[in-house]
Amino acid sequence: MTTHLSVNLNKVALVRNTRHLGIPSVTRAATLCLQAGAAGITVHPRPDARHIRADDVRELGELLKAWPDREYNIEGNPFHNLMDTVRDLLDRKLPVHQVTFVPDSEGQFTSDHGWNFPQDANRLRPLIQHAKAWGLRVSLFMDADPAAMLAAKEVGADRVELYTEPYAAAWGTPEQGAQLERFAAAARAALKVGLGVNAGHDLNRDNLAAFARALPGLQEVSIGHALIADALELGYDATVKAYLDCLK
Ligand SMILES: CC(=O)[C@@H](O)[C@H](O)COP(=O)(O)O
Ligand SMILES: NCC(=O)COP(=O)(O)O
Repeated sequence: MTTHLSVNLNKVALVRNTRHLGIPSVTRAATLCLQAGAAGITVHPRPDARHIRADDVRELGELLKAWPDREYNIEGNPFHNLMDTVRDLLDRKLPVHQVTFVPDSEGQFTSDHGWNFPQDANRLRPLIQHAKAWGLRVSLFMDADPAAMLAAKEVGADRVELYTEPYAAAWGTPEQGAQLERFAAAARAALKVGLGVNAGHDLNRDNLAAFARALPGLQEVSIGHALIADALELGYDATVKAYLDCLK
């Protein structure tokens, strides 16, 4: 099966926000990534708007109207700004396909853990139902713990996004094989209970191919930081194509 590549554009916005000139353009970056074959665009607008801003979310929604075969994935904490952000897009009849709920605190440096069950179950359930009633696929950002997958399914999620930083950090160390097996076991557990499997965080051109080969049923990877860093050196077209080659 093909694993879809969704390009996270947070870091393009981060550079853009250091001047008032509108460059580099987030929508231009999205266009180049889609033209190069990316299956979708991901953004993770944070409450402090340090990178992706409300205008970016809307402008990318406008852009994706012209790409009906590609997906828009919006990540964030549903107890902060995520639900309002998504509601605004839907009110404007702009496309959103997937929301990924991430348990970050406000102002968090970057995402570094998944949801906790059973602690988070009761407060998550109504928000998951809400997003599904809007017609959206709901993915939960989760640590690679096979035992937690059933709880993610029972709370109503469609997919999990496995938090891959521990795998990325182990890349090239003696722990690499054990981490890969841990993620494969989590993916198997997710598939067994009927969840789809996404993954992301610190995936890059070195660690992606082995990950995609080892994980059964991996539907989507969302990649931002390393891909945008590569694009600074190689350009968007060559970079997106290099990541797609890792997924072949
Ligand atoms: C959930 C996840 O892993 C990504 O969305 C990542 O957190 C990107 O966020 P930053 O670009 O703000 O680090
Ligand atoms: N969900 C992960 C994501 O969108 C990008 O994470 P990263 O590649 O910026 O670490």
